[in-house]
Amino acid sequence: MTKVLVSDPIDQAGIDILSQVAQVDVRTGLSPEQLVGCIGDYDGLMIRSGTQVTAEVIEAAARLRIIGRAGVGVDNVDVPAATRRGVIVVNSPEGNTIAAAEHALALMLSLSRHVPHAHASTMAGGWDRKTYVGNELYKKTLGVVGLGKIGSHVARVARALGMDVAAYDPFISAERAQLLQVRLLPLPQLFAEADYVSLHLPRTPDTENLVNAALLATMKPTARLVNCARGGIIDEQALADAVENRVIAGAAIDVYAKEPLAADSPLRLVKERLILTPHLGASTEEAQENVAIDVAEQIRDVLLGLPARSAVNIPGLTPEVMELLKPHLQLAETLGLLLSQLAGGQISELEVRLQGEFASHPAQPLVVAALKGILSAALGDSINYVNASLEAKERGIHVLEVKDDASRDFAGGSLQLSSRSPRGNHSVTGAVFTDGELRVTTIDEFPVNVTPSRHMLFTRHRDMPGIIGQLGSLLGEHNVNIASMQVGRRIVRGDAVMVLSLDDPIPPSLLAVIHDINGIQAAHPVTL
Ligand SMILES: NC(=O)c1ccc[n+]([C@@H]2O[C@H](COP(=O)([O-])OP(=O)(O)OC[C@H]3O[C@@H](n4cnc5c(N)ncnc54)[C@H](O)[C@@H]3O)[C@@H](O)[C@H]2O)c1
Ligand SMILES: O=C(O)[C@H](O)COP(=O)(O)O
Repeated sequence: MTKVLVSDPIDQAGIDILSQVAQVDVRTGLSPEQLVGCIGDYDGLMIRSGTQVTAEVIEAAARLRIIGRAGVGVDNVDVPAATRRGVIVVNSPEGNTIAAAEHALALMLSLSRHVPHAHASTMAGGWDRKTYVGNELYKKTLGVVGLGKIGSHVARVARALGMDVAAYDPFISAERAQLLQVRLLPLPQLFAEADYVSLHLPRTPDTENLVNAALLATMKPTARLVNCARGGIIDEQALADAVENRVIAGAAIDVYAKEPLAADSPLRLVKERLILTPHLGASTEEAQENVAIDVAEQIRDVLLGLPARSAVNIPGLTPEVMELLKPHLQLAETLGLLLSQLAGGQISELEVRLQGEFASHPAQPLVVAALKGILSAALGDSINYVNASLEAKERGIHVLEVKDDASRDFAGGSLQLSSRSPRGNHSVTGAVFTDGELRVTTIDEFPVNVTPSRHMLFTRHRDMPGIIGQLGSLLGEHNVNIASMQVGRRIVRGDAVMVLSLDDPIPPSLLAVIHDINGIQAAHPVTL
């Protein structure tokens, strides 16, 4: 008997769909030990953000074929552990977009008119019409951080409310922003100018504590901040201090670094001008029905042997093609990730060139893998093989696919990705060697032969004596260990590229010093 465990509260519409193909056990509030104890009996697991699907749970899940997250964020699922065990993870990327956007807008309005505090005071017997004088949104500037699905809807509604909308999103094209009638601004300017800032970006290593005491101090004392995105993007102690000391006029928070919010959180001590909700962004009847149906249908389909439409960890390909293309897909994704960091975001055009033997492979999965690599810097875990093309289209990335089977550079052929962006054009080529190893073979048309590694540094420089020595010494002084170094040039004493594989990441302060070395034209740290 096929069995599905539902371990968080899910709309009945989802349970009904699952019941078409499986015995459904709804068991909410399981302890981690209880979950580990019972998961071995199940073929499918359906959750929201409450259940922590750790590597230990996945290890114990001998029969598990699919984990369905009735919502967007899969940060409570150990996706790499699931992938390693061949467990498909699916989510519902759009089912709660409107709910989350409307919650952010509700918080903005509640903050402006002191709704919760005025309500509490009236319920306590008061009639205070003086303390709770508010502000209008009309003609105020809203700064949206993260102009994706939710941020775009917030921007549209804010425009309809008569607000001036600016946004910071390094991965959104100018055309898309223009279409939404939104001005793109650098982050510091956005925080300094905005009357309201609303966060709609993912939590990634780059965005952790992005909103800290220093950034809060640059906001207007009349400004208000809303976070319906993810906890951990704001430094909670710094926010509590900023609201308490009137550095800003107020804040409304739905998501927290650690959930449930600790009883002794500094946020709970702020009694005025701060609104807290318990991660309610997706909690509307409509959104819960949408996500339950979306995810239950996918669990049902996978249990019936059909593909899932929003898989987070597998391409929508047959297992046979996947097996055959595995190293080629990995190459395309790695080159994409590398190219996005060389280009610095805002790619408007991508050419994917399959050369020699590569031209005999189906192009589409390689294009999708390249786009997944390019977009993963912006979208983190939410980008997958299923949604990469759509996300690229929505970001205004025009894709060109070229097959050049006459090219004879490597026995197995090669794959070249070239990008156009406002910051210039870049290209990278790579190949899969016979031992299955990936190699980067050109960067910006300069020949190299590099095995991709976690931390790398690429420079463009003049080929002249002393540069390599200076760079090596600088890295040594900053305790950054070099694993390998290569120089590629086309003509002696002309332009050249240098590729360094590093054991440690480059500190941002060091990058500025590297840029100052005489002869270095550009330096790009890359994390793969
Ligand atoms: N509170 C809730 O209940 C709730 C509900 C749904 C979604 N969410 C969260 O809301 C957030 C947005 O969701 P979405 O569906 O709009 O996602 P999305 O992927 O459509 O959009 C995210 C946007 O953030 C941008 N971005 C990435 N890194 C950035 C950075 N460093 N600075 C600025 N922008 C950056 C991306 O380019 C993208 O456009 C996610 O964190 C999601 O988990 C919360
Ligand atoms: O990622 C999401 O979809 C939201 O954060 C909602 O989470 P929830 O399903 O636990 O409400």
